[in-house]
Amino acid sequence: MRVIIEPDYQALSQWAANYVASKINAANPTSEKPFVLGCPTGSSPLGMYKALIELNKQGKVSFQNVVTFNMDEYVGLPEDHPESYHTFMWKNFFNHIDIKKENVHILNGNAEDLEAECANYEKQIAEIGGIDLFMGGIGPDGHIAFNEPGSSLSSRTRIKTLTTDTIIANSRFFDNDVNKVPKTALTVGVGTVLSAKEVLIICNGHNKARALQHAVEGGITQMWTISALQMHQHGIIVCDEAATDELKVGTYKYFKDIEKANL
Ligand SMILES: N[C@@H]1[C@@H](O)[C@H](O)[C@@H](COP(=O)(O)O)O[C@@H]1O
Repeated sequence: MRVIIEPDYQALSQWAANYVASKINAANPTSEKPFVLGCPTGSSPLGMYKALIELNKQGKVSFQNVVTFNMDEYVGLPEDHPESYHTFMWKNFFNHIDIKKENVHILNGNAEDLEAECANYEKQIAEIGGIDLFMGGIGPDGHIAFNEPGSSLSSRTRIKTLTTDTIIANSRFFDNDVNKVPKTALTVGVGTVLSAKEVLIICNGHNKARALQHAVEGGITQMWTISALQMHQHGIIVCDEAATDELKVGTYKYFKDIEKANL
């Protein structure tokens, strides 16, 4: 696992955007052989999305041959609800880049048969040849996508009941009213994320420090589902200084040294 420590949110967002753009460009995607990108929602990736939009505007990266699969979506929230992940993605990213609408995949939390929706999502990912780069954030409790503590580390796309912690954390988007937050979501599994060729996780701010400590220094456990990234051959966490507050000094220095050597 690489842990990239950047001074602040702006710097880590730019680092992540540059990395994603360089991967897309290196793959030289075509419509027959597109680049497949896994996308998260949340506040963590917002800076990266902004920087990617800028790179797209400058002609430094194109999304014309990029196919996306989003991580998750609430169940039962209308697609055009201001807090649906459909709305989030179009508003903060897709509307501002040259991606083709038909190349965007987001789970349908209003599907009549939710289980079939999840199975079909996995099928579509497999049919296109898997995800090249899965980007993600982390919840304060270490969850990835909506794989709450206690989720199977080999889970695939499915319906998930949200924990009280997550419902409270996300109530800030629903007038601070926990009753307005959907109680279930569709989410890719930990196994789905780990099947990607590469995984890039964004982790910023002091309130993610405990999650980062478990991700990097803790044992692999279903109670901190991000810790499963330790099993991936090409896992990267890009974080800011504030998120490293719970890491051991030795761990912090070691990852800094590795990246210095990579320069
Ligand atoms: N399902 C999303 C996760 O994918 C995201 O990583 C997490 C953290 O969000 P934020 O980046 O706003 O802290 O929130 C939600 O629970």
